Amino acid sequence: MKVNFVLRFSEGRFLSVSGVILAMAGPRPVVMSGPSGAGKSTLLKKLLNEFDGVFGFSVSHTTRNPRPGEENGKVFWLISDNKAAVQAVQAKNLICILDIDMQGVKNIKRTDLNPIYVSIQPPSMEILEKRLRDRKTESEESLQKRLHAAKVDMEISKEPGLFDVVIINDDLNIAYGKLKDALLEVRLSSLSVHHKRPDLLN
Ligand SMILES: Nc1ncnc2c1ncn2[C@@H]1O[C@H](COP(=O)(O)OP(=O)(O)OP(=O)(O)O)[C@@H](O)[C@H]1O
Repeated sequence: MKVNFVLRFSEGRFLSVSGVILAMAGPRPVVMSGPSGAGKSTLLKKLLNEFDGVFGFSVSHTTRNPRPGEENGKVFWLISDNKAAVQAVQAKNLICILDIDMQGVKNIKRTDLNPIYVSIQPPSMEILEKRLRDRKTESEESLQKRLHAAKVDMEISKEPGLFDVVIINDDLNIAYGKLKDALLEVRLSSLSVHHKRPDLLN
């Protein structure tokens, strides 16, 4: 599987990366993965809504076909700026969120990108199936394929150490709260690592 994404540095430079992933200074990127229908897009949309104007964000779906209104391989960014702490250190803090499948996770594990790995999981196969059916984006055939892939994905996800954070997306708001906690931790750790200003971390 091909991994395509664009790194945007705080000074506004862009670097397009395909296949080979380079080490990056700044906040650790966040990898979000989980079976189709687990709720990755829903959670990311909430993030964008809540942080409109503060966070831009984004995703790269590398294996599925684009749904209407989406571009294939589109990469969004979680861009955090305008926050007091960040302004205070006169830096834009930028977190890249990569929404990728299990194969992508395995590929990234072989690089030195050093992201935080977040797994979004459905509460059960039954609920996953219901959500995918209700979404009405799949034919019966692609639905069956996704459910099969989801089973495999959910098994692999149990591998110890594969993910740093596992979020069960049962109640959406609770899952969203957990995602924000994980992202906040990334921001705080990058501030402390890069700026050594513990007074800004409260
Ligand atoms: N916590 C939740 N409770 C109920 N329904 C949910 C919840 N989270 C997501 N959904 C619904 O489940 C469906 C699948 O969610 P979503 O499209 O976000 O999954 P996804 O992981 O992005 O899937 P894909 O990888 O196929 O893009 C959507 O219709 C969404 O509205």
